[in-house]
Amino acid sequence: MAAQDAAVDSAGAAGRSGTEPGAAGPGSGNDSARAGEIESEQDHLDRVYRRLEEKIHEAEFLMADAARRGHVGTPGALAERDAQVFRAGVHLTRLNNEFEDFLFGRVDLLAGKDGAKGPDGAYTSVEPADGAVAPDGTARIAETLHIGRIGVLDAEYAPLVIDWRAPAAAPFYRATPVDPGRVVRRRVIRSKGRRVLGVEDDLMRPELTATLDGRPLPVIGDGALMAALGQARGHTMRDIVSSIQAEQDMVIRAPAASVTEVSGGPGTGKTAVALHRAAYLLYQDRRRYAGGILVVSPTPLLVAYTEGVLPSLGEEGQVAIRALGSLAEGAEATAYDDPAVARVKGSARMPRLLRRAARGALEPAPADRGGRPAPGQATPGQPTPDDAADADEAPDGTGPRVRTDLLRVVAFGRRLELDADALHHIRQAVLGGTAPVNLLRPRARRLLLDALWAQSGAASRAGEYVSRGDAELAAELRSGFDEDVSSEDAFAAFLDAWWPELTPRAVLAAMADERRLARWARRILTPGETRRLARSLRRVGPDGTGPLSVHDVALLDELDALLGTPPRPRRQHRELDPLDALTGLEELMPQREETQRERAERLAAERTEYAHVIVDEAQDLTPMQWRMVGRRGRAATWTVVGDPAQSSWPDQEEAAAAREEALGRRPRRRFTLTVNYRNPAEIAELAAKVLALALPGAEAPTAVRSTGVRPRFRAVHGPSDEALARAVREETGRLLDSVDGTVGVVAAMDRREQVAEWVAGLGERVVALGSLEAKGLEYDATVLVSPAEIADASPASVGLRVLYVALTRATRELTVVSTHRDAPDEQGVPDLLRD
Ligand SMILES: Nc1ncnc2c1ncn2[C@@H]1O[C@H](COP(=O)(O)OP(=O)(O)OP(=O)(O)O)[C@@H](O)[C@H]1O
Repeated sequence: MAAQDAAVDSAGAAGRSGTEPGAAGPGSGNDSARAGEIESEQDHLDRVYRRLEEKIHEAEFLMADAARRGHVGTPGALAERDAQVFRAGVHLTRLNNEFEDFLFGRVDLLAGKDGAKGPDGAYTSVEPADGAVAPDGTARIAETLHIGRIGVLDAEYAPLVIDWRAPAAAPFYRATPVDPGRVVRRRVIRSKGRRVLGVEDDLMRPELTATLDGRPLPVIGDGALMAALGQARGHTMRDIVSSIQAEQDMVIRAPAASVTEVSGGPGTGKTAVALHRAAYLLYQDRRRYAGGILVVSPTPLLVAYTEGVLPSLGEEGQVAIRALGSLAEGAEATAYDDPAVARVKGSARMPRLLRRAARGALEPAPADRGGRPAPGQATPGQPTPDDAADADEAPDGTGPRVRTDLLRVVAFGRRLELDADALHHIRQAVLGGTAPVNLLRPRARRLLLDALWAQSGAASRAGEYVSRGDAELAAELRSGFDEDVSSEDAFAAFLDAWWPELTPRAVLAAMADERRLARWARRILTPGETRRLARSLRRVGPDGTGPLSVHDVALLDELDALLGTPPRPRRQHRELDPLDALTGLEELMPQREETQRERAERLAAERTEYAHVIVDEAQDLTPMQWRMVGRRGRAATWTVVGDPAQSSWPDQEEAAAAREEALGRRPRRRFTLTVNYRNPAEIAELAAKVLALALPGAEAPTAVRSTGVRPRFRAVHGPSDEALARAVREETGRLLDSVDGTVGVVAAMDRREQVAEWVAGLGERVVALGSLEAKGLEYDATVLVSPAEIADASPASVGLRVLYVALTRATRELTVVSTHRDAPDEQGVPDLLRD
């Protein structure tokens, strides 16, 4: 695939050989050349700032002018005022937001083949014009473009800065020494505020002697990618907008239609690419993506880690980043079930079971048969004093209870009854279809009335009216009967108890009753699975308000779909400004009590379906989670990124089938990322040993750099945790001294609290976490606590994949602390990590 070839060639700044001093001018060692280049970029940045200031003044003038017009009272003037304020407001916010550090790139180009101007006023052709390079290998730079977070035009509409997402910016990302197109030199500019701090160049055509304005083209630094990768890591991810590589750019700019699938090993930039793609799509077609972009992330830790990337690219509000445990309304789950329970809860067998449970939970729990509704069901209404015989006190004295095995009402002066048998048949008849259970309540009510009507004697009278040709009178008689029955409190109370409005949490709570669950799970789960599931669901408590696990959330969401929500009157969010109503601009205007950003975020939070769905770490979604995510993108286009080698779901086939179902028949476009930008070769090499065990034959990505620092091993002998604690703390301290950024201490899930205590007090740069939480994160250095323990915590093949994830988190240094379980050799290298 072309995308892959190009990327491998660009990775590792393959063109660096040409950047040696003398290749095309002064090299990285030349301080005065560097200072001269910084100065020339400073001149450009100054021009850009002057232009931005002019634009801000324009925007402020527009705002003030619009406010003045507000005093003119005609509706037309008011509408115009609103439109102006809106436009100026958007403009000002954008400018202010992106005022800092937004110019980051530059390309120096040969003359282009067709010489046509592109949408940004730049030459778009990627092929050099014939004759752009003289036979003696000399060439003249014909055009220089600056790239930034937003586009800025000068007063004559010539581009001072090109938006990184614009087609004209593509050569900045796509050029490689193997396929340079027109690009001779690519430069990354580092600036803070208004000051240019540095430049890093990559020479794409080292074979040329290129000149700019008659002088040799200088090449400064050791390459932008290496400079970016060498930086210390903080607690949040940085954008990679200034150093996106060619193979990544192909994914970011892939057409939005259908499904874009991206696979690649650890550290290949899948998460970074997915987030930049969201920004790119919004830039390309803001109207289309006004429907919102959802980014699904495996853990809240990864959400927190990546949350800043889109705002740094100038995009927020339109994009919702959600952890799997927070995808269903109101849920904020962070707890993990043990692997055996998680396997049941995530399984593709659950929808059948849940369907039975959603219907079965209508019946009261066995202990309450004939009595109060099951826990979590809607509170019954109050029966009339006449029905006192049918409404005794509930055993716990919480109020009168309503029988659900007998319906007794008085209508047209006659006592009518439906017994348990009749009620059972009615319920079965109502439940016959596939409609959501809560939406069937009106039908249940209708069938109850039909059955009572049939008993009432009035039915035969109505029949006579019909045969006499007076259908209207018959209909009146029937509606009179219905009103008579419905107005009885006893009937309403019965309906509430017999067909309560169920909540997903109430059904989960009902499933915690092992006997009921066993009935619903017959021929779906084994008795052992049923027992484990019921026991785990007890945590949600009888009223369903207890803590949820991450896997419970997909069950809740499925139940929500099975139960449905009856329509309710809409609540108003805020008082509408009468002017808003008049102009219809209330959807666009920044509100007084709610900023535009807050509003966009609120809308994103309320949204249940999205225009584009991005799934990060897709290899980890269980079948139930795929169903949950699928419901949010039924009409969406998708970007799905993942790495099968990092999957923590045991049944890959089952998950693949669920994924296919969620993505439907949409056409696919597949990409593979092949270069590891995170781990140095020394760490990647160690991780590759585990990959070979976890997924024999799988190819590890190529590490882009090497640090010369080999992983360190330390073995702790003896079973006591004390020595282990001491070793982990000491090694963490050592790494803190060695790196400037963060240190992650990764252990098996059930050790994470303990490990957090061991490293407590070492400072904010240290994070202790469980192996499953390490997904997608990275640290300058990591301490890995007992590889064998991490691997053994999950079923065989999954355990090795989880270990592979844990091993690939460090950008600089890795220390492995092993115990006797790891069977370390004399050098302390654990069995699992030996050749
Ligand atoms: N083109 C690039 N320029 C600079 N840094 C990059 C580039 N591509 C990736 N990186 C950095 O490499 C690291 C790994 O990226 P990212 O987390 O997106 O990889 P990933 O494929 O999602 O990894 P994993 O599968 O382990 O979650 C990040 O620090 C990211 O910023």
